[in-house]
Amino acid sequence: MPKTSLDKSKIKILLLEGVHQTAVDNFKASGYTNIEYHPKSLSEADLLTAIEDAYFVGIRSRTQLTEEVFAAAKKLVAVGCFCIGTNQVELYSALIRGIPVFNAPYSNTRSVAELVLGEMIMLMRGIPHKSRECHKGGWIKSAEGSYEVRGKTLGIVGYGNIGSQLSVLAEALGLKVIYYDVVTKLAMGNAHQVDTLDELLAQSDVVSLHVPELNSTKWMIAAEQLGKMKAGAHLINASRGSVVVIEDLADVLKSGHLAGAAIDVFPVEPRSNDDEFVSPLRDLDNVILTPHIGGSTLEAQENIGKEVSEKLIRYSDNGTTTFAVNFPEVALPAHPGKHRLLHIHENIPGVLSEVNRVLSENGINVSSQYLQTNEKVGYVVVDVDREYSQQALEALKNVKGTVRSRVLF
Ligand SMILES: NC(=O)C1=CN([C@@H]2O[C@H](COP(=O)(O)OP(=O)(O)OC[C@H]3O[C@@H](n4cnc5c(N)ncnc54)[C@H](O)[C@@H]3O)[C@@H](O)[C@H]2O)C=CC1
Ligand SMILES: O=C(O)CCC(=O)C(=O)O
Repeated sequence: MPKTSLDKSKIKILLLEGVHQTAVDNFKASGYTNIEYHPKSLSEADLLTAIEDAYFVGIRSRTQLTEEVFAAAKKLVAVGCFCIGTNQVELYSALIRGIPVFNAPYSNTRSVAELVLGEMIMLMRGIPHKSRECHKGGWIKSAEGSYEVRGKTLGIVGYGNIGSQLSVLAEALGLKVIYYDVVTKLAMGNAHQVDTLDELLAQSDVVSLHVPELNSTKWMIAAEQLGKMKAGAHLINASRGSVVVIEDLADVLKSGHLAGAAIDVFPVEPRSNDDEFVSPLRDLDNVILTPHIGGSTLEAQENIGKEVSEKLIRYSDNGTTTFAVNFPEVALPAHPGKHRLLHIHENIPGVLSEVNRVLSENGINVSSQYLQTNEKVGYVVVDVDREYSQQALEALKNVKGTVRSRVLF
């Protein structure tokens, strides 16, 4: 089992929001036994305390890792987002402290696509309203306002991993698919990319949103865009709550311009299952409301647990940063018979030559070296003979621009 500079049993792993047991099992199997597990998110104050002595933290979408949290997390080595979105993490605050952030970009995509597909059918048949009436003892046996999805147009905004899977599934049901994306994307099947969001809004019977939370996607669907949708169309949002102005959506649903909506994500979401969900969409009959569970299937959570814990363990044991979302990516081989120095530094001119000068002046023989940089940070990895590693580590810590460094035995 690979050794880190610190005894693995002392490396605290903080896991929040009930990440799947597969993550716990993986850490334990790799020798990381100091695991603090919380089935829910923590309050801000509790988070600040719990993260103080944590080396790794695993979160889902609720926990906000802000500048203040990073400032308190003096020992933090890496972050694992057990989900796709990383908008809940101040990625820059992590980067400048030399903390890579990992996520699971694929594992729950199918779950989201399946949910959206089901919702689309439910909305086109007016099921939310009919079901509610049945629960109250009513009986609306009527075809009025009910349609097959076959032959209708689905407009997908954001044709990435989720949007493109949804496209394939929807075509199998006989829908015509169009999509809008800021990047030119290869169409799946017979789908067709349109040039503007307005074009998509004007043509679609159902619009489904699958963009990440970015400055450019914030409130991108407001009264103006909703007004451009076809009368009687439906809106589905399982992306992020910041993409849709929820009050504007409530207005167009009340006015009858849109026939229905299915919303999984909200501008403000309850911190825990015990808190009240407040939304202007509550009590609207033609709306399916779900508590941010697009990716919450047992299959997805199990896979995410494995995927993200493996990325964290690999970084801890071997230094590999492949697929980090904010950090220079370095894929490293095993280092049998050598000790490995990891040096994270500000990306300023001359650091690499200074690293090599220091190693050379200390008589340290380098057997291999790897480097990647991004606009802010450089990550250099040096494999050296065992007897020199502590001496080399001390020397490297003094190099100007050093953010942090560690050694793997
Ligand atoms: N409801 C839930 O439980 C879940 C929600 N999500 C959300 O779904 C989002 C999308 O996931 P993926 O498809 O995996 O992401 P992705 O990164 O594969 O795809 C996003 C697509 O959006 C496009 N895009 C970016 N800005 C755009 C803009 N202004 N207009 C149009 N297109 C734009 C990108 O070019 C890309 O093709 C995630 O970022 C996450 O926030 C993801 C998983 C579960
Ligand atoms: O399951 C979660 O906690 C969040 C899912 C999500 O929104 C994501 O993967 O980005």
